[in-house]
Amino acid sequence: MSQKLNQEEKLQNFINGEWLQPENGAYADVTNPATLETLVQVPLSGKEEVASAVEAAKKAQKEWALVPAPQRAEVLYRVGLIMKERKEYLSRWLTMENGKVLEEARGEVQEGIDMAFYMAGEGRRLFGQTTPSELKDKFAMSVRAPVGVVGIITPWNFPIAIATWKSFPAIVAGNAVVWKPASETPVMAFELAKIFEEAGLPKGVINVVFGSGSTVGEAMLEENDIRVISFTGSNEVGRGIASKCGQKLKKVSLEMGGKNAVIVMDDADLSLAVEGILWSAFGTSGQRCTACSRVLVHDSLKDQLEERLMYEMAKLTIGNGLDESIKVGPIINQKGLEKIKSYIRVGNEEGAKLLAGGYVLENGDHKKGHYFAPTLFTDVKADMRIAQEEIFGPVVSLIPVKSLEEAVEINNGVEFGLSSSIFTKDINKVFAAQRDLDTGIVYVNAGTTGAEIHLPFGGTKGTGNGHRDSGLAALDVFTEWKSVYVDFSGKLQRAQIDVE
Ligand SMILES: NC(=O)C1=CN([C@@H]2O[C@H](COP(=O)(O)OP(=O)(O)OC[C@H]3O[C@@H](n4cnc5c(N)ncnc54)[C@H](OP(=O)(O)O)[C@@H]3O)[C@@H](O)[C@H]2O)C=CC1
Ligand SMILES: O=C(O)CCCC(=O)O
Repeated sequence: MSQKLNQEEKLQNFINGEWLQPENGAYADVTNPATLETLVQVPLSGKEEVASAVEAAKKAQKEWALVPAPQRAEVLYRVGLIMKERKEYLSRWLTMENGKVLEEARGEVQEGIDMAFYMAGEGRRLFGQTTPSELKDKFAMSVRAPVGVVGIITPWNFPIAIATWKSFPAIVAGNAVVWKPASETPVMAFELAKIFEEAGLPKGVINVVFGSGSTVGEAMLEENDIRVISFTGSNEVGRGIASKCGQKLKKVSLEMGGKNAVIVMDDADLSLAVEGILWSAFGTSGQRCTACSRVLVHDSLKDQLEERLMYEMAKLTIGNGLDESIKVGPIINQKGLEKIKSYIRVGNEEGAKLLAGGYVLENGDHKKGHYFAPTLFTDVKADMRIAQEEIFGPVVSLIPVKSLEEAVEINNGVEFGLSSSIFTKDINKVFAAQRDLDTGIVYVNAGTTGAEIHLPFGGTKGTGNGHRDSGLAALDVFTEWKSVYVDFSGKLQRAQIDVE
């Protein structure tokens, strides 16, 4: 496969199977966070493009829903094959537009490939239920029906994986999609739209409209024909979307923030725990909603764990993720960097002890990108802001605990409930923890990140609103249950009349 990256000067919207410039002719630069170079330009579309995309989707969906599900699935299967063939190309572009290191970018693209094959399999199932009727000569069943046109709004931190978690189940279930990708990372959306086109998805089944959240995103919420909005992003934006969708009685699926904890019990394999913490705290420079942001360590291991973490953190190489030797890439933009810096000030003011990092890397090779040193606070109290609020950067806080019960209480004592983890060799503690940790995802002897596509992804409390991406649960977002009764008695039977 050619390693040559075909940089496009200007990306185009993909509406009704056509590649279109924005009507207003407006574009914004897309910047590589590792170098601050301009990569491409992205359209700043307006409401008109959203209206055209919805119109196209509405028309296409009627036909698409009539295509037998196994045939819809075949298109997704071809999408998976093309993604696989293009994995290296996509991964390099992902690193360039998002900053995550190549190894992680490859993992993210692989997740999209896995999702394509997984959901292609669902096209041969999409099971409903049959249920014995109360009445004689009557058949009762429920089937999954597509909802129609769905809107998906995705974030910059997983620009291809999260898009596949949402669009693939929507498409296999017979919906048509209007997708607004994050403005920071449009290249993955552009490339995925090209792949859909090459895989033979009929025109209008997926439509990609580039533009700002406040224009394109808001316009999608206003469109009556979009019946579902599936959103991943910040808590603030998600809450606004929920209330607008509530007004219009649109179904909305929200995946938002996290304040995830790794619990290290006194019997833990410490080397494994250190590895798990490093990966989940500093992978993607901590810009994962599942990132490990708190470590709840048993008193007896606290000193050792601090020492081991500092030793390993000092070895982390920071820089442009296209270089295979780099382990930690840049922060997405200046705003992200400022947010992280503000939390370092907060931590210091709150009296936490800064053991490592805590600064922006401004010298030498790093001077052009947005880089922040992996940071470790210790002696953190559970109620400090650095232990309560999402930082979205490479900052981790150590909180000493005396027991599993205390660790569970601290884990659960935050606004969010996405992911948690426990390192222990005690099977009783494993089962107690998985029951008591109030998060949508629980890891045992692994860090807090690394979700796979065959299980539901999402969280409790402030992380979301009860819906899930990925796994079979994703189909619940994009389908309605339709109950069908077939009466073959030849007479009018009424269930609500006492018929013995
Ligand atoms: N729980 C989960 O599954 C995950 C949660 N996240 C969370 O996402 C956040 C980081 O992502 P980030 O992209 O900054 O989040 P944002 O909420 O700012 O943006 C997410 C998406 O929403 C769009 N958007 C912004 N404003 C509006 C609006 N008013 N109406 C409709 N759409 C809008 C954005 O567009 P634009 O880019 O144009 O602003 C982007 O496409 C973190 O807080 C993180 O925790 C991230 C990944 C996974
Ligand atoms: O954290 C995220 O933003 C999505 C990735 C999920 C994972 O790594 O488990």
